Amino acid sequence: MTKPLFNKIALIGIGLIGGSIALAARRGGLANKIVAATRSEETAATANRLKLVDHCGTDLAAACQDADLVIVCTPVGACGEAARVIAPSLKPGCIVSDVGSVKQAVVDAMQPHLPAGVHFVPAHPVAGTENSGPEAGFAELFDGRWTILTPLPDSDPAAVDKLDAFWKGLGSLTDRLDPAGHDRILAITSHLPHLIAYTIVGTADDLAGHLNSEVLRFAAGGFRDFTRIAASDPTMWRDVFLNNREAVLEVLARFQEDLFYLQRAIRWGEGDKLFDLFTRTREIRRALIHLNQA
Ligand SMILES: NC(=O)C1=CN([C@@H]2O[C@H](COP(=O)(O)OP(=O)(O)OC[C@H]3O[C@@H](n4cnc5c(N)ncnc54)[C@H](O)[C@@H]3O)[C@@H](O)[C@H]2O)C=CC1
Ligand SMILES: O=C(O)C(=O)Cc1ccc(O)cc1
Repeated sequence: MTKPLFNKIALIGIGLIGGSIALAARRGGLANKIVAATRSEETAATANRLKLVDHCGTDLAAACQDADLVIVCTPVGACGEAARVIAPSLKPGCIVSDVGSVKQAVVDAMQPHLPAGVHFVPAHPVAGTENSGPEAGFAELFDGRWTILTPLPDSDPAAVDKLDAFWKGLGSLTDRLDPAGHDRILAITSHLPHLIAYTIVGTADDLAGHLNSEVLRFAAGGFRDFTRIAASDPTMWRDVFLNNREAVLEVLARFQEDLFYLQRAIRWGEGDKLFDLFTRTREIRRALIHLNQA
């Protein structure tokens, strides 16, 4: 038996991501002890009933005592306050990380609270589902999916490598980006698609009122796929948009221009413009699948 990477891991917040980390860490034998703490008694009781961790309570600071790795798994908007509350009980040398879908705002919110001697290494597993809460977690979530580490210029290289090894142990592929670069990329590949899904489903629902629900009754493939994304957690996604404002507004402006281009092509019957774009996007999808199979 190889020695686990960490003696004690503490997860702050135990929903889809925290629960999946707990289950995957146990599967990989990555820790001797895994505890969690969360805001509500109800969530803690569910996590305990499901035996996601050795113990889940509601005292965030107590959970972090003697922990070698602490991962904040709350919505992005709660990360700063969580860091403030746990700071006094962090052991010197401990690694503190998070899983937020936005990085720069989380760094700005957490870092000022963390004591010297603690190694802060933010990260983002680019894997998830539309489900949330402790019942949604599963051990295979990260298998073969990317986790992006966004170390800071002064992050301790050994701590970064150790967190990298941890995510590989959870089943992930890993890479590194700077936090602002991460936020620009995710704005287009993840945040904008969610915004579009929320919009389309809202618009269709408004129209359904006028059309006696025929719109939703005959919901075809494309629309159904959007409803899955649009079922994602409202608190989490509110926080994503409020905390990646600039990057999202920038890609949204660009997207609106491109939408107007298509609107114009449809109005004027410019089929070649539509055909050329659709041919290009089909190639992108095929290349992506090829890349993922390689
Ligand atoms: N859902 C997804 O597909 C993905 C989510 N993420 C990121 O992971 C983080 C967690 O997301 P999920 O696990 O999906 O959310 P979730 O809603 O399933 O779980 C969040 C957990 O945080 C707890 N919590 C909320 N506010 C808190 C507070 N103030 N103090 C302590 N605990 C608090 C909740 O009780 C719950 O246990 C978010 O930052 C999100 O951006 C990252 C990758 C994928
Ligand atoms: O469910 C889906 O399709 C997702 O896109 C999941 C997801 C949501 C947020 C992230 O930061 C990463 C992945």
